[in-house]
Amino acid sequence: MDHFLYRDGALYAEDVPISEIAAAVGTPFYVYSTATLLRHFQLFDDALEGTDHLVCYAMKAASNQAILRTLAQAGAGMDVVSGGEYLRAKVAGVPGDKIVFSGVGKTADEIRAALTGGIRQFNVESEPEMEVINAVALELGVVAPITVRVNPDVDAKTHAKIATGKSENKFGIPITRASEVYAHAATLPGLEVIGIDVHIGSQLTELEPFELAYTKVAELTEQLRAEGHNIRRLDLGGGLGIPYTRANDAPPLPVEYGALIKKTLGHLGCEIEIEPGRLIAGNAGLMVSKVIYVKSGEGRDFLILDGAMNDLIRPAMYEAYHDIVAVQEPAPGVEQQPYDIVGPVCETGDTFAKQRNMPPLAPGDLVAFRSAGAYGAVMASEYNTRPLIPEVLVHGDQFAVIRERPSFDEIINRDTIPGWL
Ligand SMILES: Cc1ncc(COP(=O)(O)O)c(C=O)c1O
Ligand SMILES: N[C@@H](CCCC[NH3+])C(=O)O
Repeated sequence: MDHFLYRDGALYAEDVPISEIAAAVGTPFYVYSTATLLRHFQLFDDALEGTDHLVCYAMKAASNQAILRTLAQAGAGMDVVSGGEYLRAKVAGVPGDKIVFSGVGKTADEIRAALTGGIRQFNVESEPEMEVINAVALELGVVAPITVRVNPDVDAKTHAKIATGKSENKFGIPITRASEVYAHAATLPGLEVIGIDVHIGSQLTELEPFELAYTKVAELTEQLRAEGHNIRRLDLGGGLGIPYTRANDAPPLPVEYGALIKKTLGHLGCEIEIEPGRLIAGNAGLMVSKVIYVKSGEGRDFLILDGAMNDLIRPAMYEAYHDIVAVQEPAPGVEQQPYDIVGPVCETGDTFAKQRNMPPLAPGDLVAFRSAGAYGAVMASEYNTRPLIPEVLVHGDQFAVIRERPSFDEIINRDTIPGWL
């Protein structure tokens, strides 16, 4: 459930008409609902009720300061994957002891910044990384809490570009080598090994791959404990999928996912962390765009929008499907017609949808891309010198611009011209 509904023939974000935001900030833009963000965070928190747990929002999904602050104030921890994300989390008011640091390429500088500013744990992805964390911790005179991310060799049954838990993927250490790697970690005085981490991929629409992975983690926990390691925390990653189309079978709900976690791991008495990103932010955001032209092509009509692949890259990058709806609700019984929906960027890949049935639309009409809150604004670029589009946060009947559209001056003047020119 989200908070983008039609009311009196027009699409609203909570209690604010989308057309009012468009008039204030211009198009295209992203708009997020505070109520949906909080509801989705709460679903996960409730799903793990009765366990010692922390929901660490994977902020790579949508990392605007206002979104982070909204979730942090509700008690969320954060999963970060770069020094930049770590700083963002801190600035948004997340205490270091609620920040977990994932990623295969943490640099010594990033590790130093996190150890200095405070960190809940590093999710270590390789032995060379383990050595660097140890060295930096010793240099600073501290002990770094770590888990080791294991790769359980499980098929997440998702898009190949976002599956992470197969042995051929770059993530984690093979679970078959865990015993050896934990023994190595235990010899490093700058590290305190506190648990195990696993994350098998994103947009999972079935529970089975989670069950396979978590069952392996349960077995590993017992094995490592028998080998003398004090395993007391399990970070189970993110990855629970969202319904991108209302017509599809709905993916499992957080409550079902929580029940699976309790079933597979509850007996171990470990502290549980999860790192959901998409399910918290995805359906909490829309990208709103305006029709510039309707162009008749060879046997098809193109709807040319002012939003493009640089603003929302998922369709071009993963052939991802997003529902696209007219902001003005179509009159009942109005006949739909197929359009190819495209942006102005000079690439054929700048196509959001082909032969998508829509109500008849005309230049100036607004359309909204649903499920655009996660991996939308954060993956945008300025390709074709198109300024990053604004982000707006709605809260009840209020809305605020949480990122301004930069001016062309700002963008162009970031470049500098060498003295020889
Ligand atoms: C380590 C890690 N944790 C959490 C996530 C969040 O995943 P999702 O947005 O699918 O919940 C990702 C992205 O796949 C990830 O790589
Ligand atoms: N960017 C991807 C998800 C990546 C998940 C990264 N851990 C998407 O839009 O589906």
